[in-house]
Amino acid sequence: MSKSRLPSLRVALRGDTILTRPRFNKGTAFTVPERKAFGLTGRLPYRVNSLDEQIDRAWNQLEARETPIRKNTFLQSLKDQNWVLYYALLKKNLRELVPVIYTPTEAEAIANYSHLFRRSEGLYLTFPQQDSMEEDFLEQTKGRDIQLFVCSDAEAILGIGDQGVGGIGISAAKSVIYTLIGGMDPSKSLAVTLDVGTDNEDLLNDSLYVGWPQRRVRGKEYDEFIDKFVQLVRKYHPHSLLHFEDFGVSNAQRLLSRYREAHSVFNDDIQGTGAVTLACIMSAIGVTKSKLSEQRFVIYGAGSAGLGITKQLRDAMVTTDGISEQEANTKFWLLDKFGLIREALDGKGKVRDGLKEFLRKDEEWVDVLETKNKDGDYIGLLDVVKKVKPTVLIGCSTHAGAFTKEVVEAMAAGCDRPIILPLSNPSRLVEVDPKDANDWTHGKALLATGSPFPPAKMPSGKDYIIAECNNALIYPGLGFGSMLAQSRQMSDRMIIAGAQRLASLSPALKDPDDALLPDFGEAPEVNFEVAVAVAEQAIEDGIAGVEWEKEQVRERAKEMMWEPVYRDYVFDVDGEK
Ligand SMILES: NC(=O)C1=CN([C@@H]2O[C@H](COP(=O)(O)OP(=O)(O)OC[C@H]3O[C@@H](n4cnc5c(N)ncnc54)[C@H](O)[C@@H]3O)[C@@H](O)[C@H]2O)C=CC1
Ligand SMILES: CC(=O)C(=O)O
Ligand SMILES: [Mg+2]
Repeated sequence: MSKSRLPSLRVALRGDTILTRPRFNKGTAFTVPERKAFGLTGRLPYRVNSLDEQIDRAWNQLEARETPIRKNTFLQSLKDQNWVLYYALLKKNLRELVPVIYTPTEAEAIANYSHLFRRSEGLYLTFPQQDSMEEDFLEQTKGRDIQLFVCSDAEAILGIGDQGVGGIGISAAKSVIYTLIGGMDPSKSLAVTLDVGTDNEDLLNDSLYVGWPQRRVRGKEYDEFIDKFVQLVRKYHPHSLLHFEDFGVSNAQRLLSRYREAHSVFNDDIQGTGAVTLACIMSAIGVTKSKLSEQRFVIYGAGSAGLGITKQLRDAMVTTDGISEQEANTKFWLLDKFGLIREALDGKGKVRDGLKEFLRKDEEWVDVLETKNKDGDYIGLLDVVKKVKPTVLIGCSTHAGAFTKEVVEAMAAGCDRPIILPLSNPSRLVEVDPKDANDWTHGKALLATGSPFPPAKMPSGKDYIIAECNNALIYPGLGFGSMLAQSRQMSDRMIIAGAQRLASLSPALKDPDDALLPDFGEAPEVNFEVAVAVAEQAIEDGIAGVEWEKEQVRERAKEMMWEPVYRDYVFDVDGEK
C-alpha cells in the first residue's frame, strides 16, 4: 500500500525549533542540504542516518528497557521527539509494540499518570477553567485542519475505573492507533481530556496528582460543560469525527444519543466494541455453521460495552436473518452486578434505561428461584448458563475470573462448540484465561479476548491462536472511512458494513481451527478494507459529503493515508509550522 515518493514539504521552522517539533524533526536523518537550509549543521553530529538505521537504534534502546511500563515511557518520549521515527518503529514491530502503547500496558501508565508525568500532550479542558474554554480550544486548533477529536472524561478507563486527568492517556493512545492502523495523519487529530474531577480516592489523596483535585461534577453542570466542548467542535470543525472513549456508563449512551444526529459522533466502547464483537461472532458461527438468530447469548456485564454488543448483535440479526426486533431481543440474557436482568429488578434502581428492552420474564425463573432460600433472589451466571445453555458467552464486566471452571464446563455441556469471549481489559481482568477455557472444554471452545494472550494448545498439540477481539481492530477503519467520505453521521449501516468486511477477512473462514479474527499484525491492511466498506456505504446511503463516486473510494483512501516516511524539506518563511 506504500505510496510513491511524496512531494517536498515547505517548512518555516529552523534551528532548535524544528528539532523540538516532533511533527517535523528528523534528528540525524536531516540531509546535508537540509542541515544547511535549516541552520542544523552545528546542531547535529556529522553522520546522516537513514530512517532504517534510526529504527534499529531506537529498537536497541527500547529492548534495553526491561519492563513493559519502562518501554511505554520510552516510546512516549520518542513520540515527543520525532513522529515519523515513532510510527515507523511501531509499524515495523506492530504485534510486539501495540500491547506496550495500548492495552494492557497503557492501563498501568494511566493509573500512574501523575507520577510518570514528563510532558503535556493534547488538550486539557478543566471544569473550573471553562470560562476560557473557547480560547484554550482555539490556542491549539486555530488554523489547523483537525479531522478527528478523541475525547475522554476518564470515568471508566478500560476496566480500571475513574482515572481523572490521566484519561488523556487513553485519548492519546486511541489517536495513535488511528494513525498506526487507520492511516490518519497525526497532525489532523487531537487528544482531549475533559477533566471534571475524579471520585478516585487514591488520586484525591495524592499530593502529586496533576488534575483538578475535586469530586466529579455531575448533572446539569456536567452536561453543560460537555456541551460547551461539543459545540466548539461543531462550530470550528463541522466535518470532523468526534470520538468518545471510556465515559462512565451513566453518560456514554446518553451523550451518544444526544449528539449523533447533529454531528459525526462515535462512541468506541459502545459502537466499536459492538462492531468488532459482531465480526468475531460472525466468524465463529461460520465455524459452527449456524445463524445469528439461532444463538443464545449470555452477556456478563451490561455496561457500555455489554449493551453496545447486545444492540449491535440484535440489529444485525434483524437485518441478516429477517426476524423482528422483539423476537431478536429474546435471544439475550444480560447479567450485571445484581445478577440476571429481569422484571423483578426493574423499578428498584437496578436496571438502567437502555436495558429495559432486554428484561427477562420472572416466570421463566420460578424453578431456579425455588431452589434458593427465601431472601435469595440473585440469579447468577452459573444459574443462567445451566438453564439457558448459551451458545455464546461474552464478558465485559471487569470481574476477573468470573467464568469459572464450573461455568465453562456447564456451558460446554450445553453445546458442541461454545463461543466464549472474555473481553475485559487489561489482561489481569479477563473473565477467564483463554488457556483454561480451552483446557476445560478439551479444545472445543471458540475463543477471543480483549487483550492479547498467547496461543492455547489443542488436544492435537496444535496451537490455537486466541484472536484479539478489541475495538482497536475496527474503529480506525470505521473512523477513517467516515472521514474519507466526510459523512455527516456515523450511521448503523456504516458500522455493520465495516463489521461484515472485517468478518470476511477472518482466518477461521478458511480453517475452522484458526483464529476468529485477523491478527493485529495485519490490522493496517484489514482496517483499510473496513474503511473502504464504510465509505462506500456512506456514499450509497447519500450521507457522504464528497462529490466523487463509490468506485473511487479505494483510490482516494490510498491518497489520504499518512505513512511514517521522511519527506524532503524546503525552507520557506511562508511554509508550515
Ligand atoms: N475488548 C474490547 O474491545 C473492549 C473491552 N472493554 C472492557 O469491558 C469492560 C467493561 O467496560 P465498559 O463497558 O466500558 O465499562 P462499564 O463500567 O460501562 O460496564 C461494566 C459493567 O459491568 C458491571 N459489573 C461490574 N462488576 C460486575 C460483576 N461482578 N458481575 C456482573 N457485572 C458486573 C458494571 O455494573 C457495569 O454495568 C472493561 O474491562 C473494558 O476494558 C470495553 C470496551 C471495549
Ligand atoms: C478497548 C477499550 O476500549 C476498553 O477496554 O475500554
Ligand atoms: Mg474503551
